[in-house]
Amino acid sequence: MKIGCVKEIKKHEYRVGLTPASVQAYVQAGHEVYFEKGAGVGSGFMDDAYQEAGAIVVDQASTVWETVDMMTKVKEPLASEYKYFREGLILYTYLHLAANEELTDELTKKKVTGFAYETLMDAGELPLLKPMSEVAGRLALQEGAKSLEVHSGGRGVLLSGVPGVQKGKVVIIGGGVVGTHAAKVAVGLGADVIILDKSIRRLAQLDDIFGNSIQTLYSTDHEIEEQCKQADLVIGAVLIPGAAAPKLIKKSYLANMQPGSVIVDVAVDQGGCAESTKATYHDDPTYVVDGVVHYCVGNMPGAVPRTSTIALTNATLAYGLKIASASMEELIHDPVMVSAINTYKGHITFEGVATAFDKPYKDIKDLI
Ligand SMILES: NC(=O)C1=CN([C@@H]2O[C@H](COP(=O)(O)OP(=O)(O)OC[C@H]3O[C@@H](n4cnc5c(N)ncnc54)[C@H](O)[C@@H]3O)[C@@H](O)[C@H]2O)C=CC1
Ligand SMILES: CC(=O)C(=O)O
Repeated sequence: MKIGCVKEIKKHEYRVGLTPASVQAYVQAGHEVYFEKGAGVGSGFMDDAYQEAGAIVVDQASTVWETVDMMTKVKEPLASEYKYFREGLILYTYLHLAANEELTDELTKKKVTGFAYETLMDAGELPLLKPMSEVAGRLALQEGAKSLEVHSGGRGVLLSGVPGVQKGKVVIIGGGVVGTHAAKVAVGLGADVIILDKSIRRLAQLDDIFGNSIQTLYSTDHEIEEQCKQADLVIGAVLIPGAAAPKLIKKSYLANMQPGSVIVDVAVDQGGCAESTKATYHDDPTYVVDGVVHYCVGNMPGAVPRTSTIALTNATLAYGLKIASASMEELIHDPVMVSAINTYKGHITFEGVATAFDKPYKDIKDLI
């Protein structure tokens, strides 16, 4: 199969879908890899390393798009890339369709087979979301702490406190991968940390992991509102896989939050878990609503592309090789691979996406 990889064109996105090591693995498995010149530079991987690994390095993204059977990326294609969509093209990337009706329509209209990293479920985990959630969770603390500084519009609180002065209070809504990694850094900094989750099982696991260094709370509207009132930093880290994020932080809560407190809504890629969330970019990541600073960057790991590209491609390679080497009929009989297929033959084949837009859902097994 012809596999492609192009430079990411989302603002300030420096990750890349393939490293030289992953190119080598595809080539060894008998595939041809077409790689856009310079696409790896932002992550510290030069063209000659891709060439040595066996890639065919070409000047234009359009050549890659037009040549390949399967495109491996990091972020969702942008509008200027829709012209390359065609029937049967396999797209293997983050898609976050439940937050993007336009892209969903383009993929179905052009009959693209859309494999979404973020919905691939294996042994009860989301292995292609996990590495970037680990990065984003840790970054959420870093960015939140920065946003709390007074010149960023924050209330001027140092999360660790100093002797004789109260520590900052970090409230994490959603105790999955992002929440856990945010908590690790917050605890390390010495902040007061509260994690809310609606899964009692998960709360018990967090209690086992962190012991007395955090407080776990069951997530209800009432508890979220109360905790937001006292927080210096709120981190939105909830997920219902493949579906639009629930709006847990109501706009009405903001007026009762401390002026200059900060919300880092990591769940922005699924539409965000605050009603006041709108997506931002690394070059201008924050805005203020009712005195509360909002940080809502949809590609946070893009800020640390070297770490992120390696972590992401470590996870995507094995499943990518499977997609490239198996027939669609074989993939459709593999429940792990089916969990990633969001669009196929002009239909939405992931229920959470269909529900988000009140559009018809088709069980992929009916499309064989
Ligand atoms: N902005 C960015 O750059 C990035 C965003 N993300 C996003 O971060 C979000 C979280 O991802 P993960 O931690 O990997 O997901 P996860 O599935 O590991 O954790 C989500 C947690 O949210 C909990 N949850 C669901 N509904 C809840 C509610 N009503 N109240 C409290 N908790 C609730 C679940 O029980 C689960 O523990 C996702 O939307 C993901 O796409 C991930 C990486 C990068
Ligand atoms: C998860 C995701 O969308 C990202 O890493 O950018």
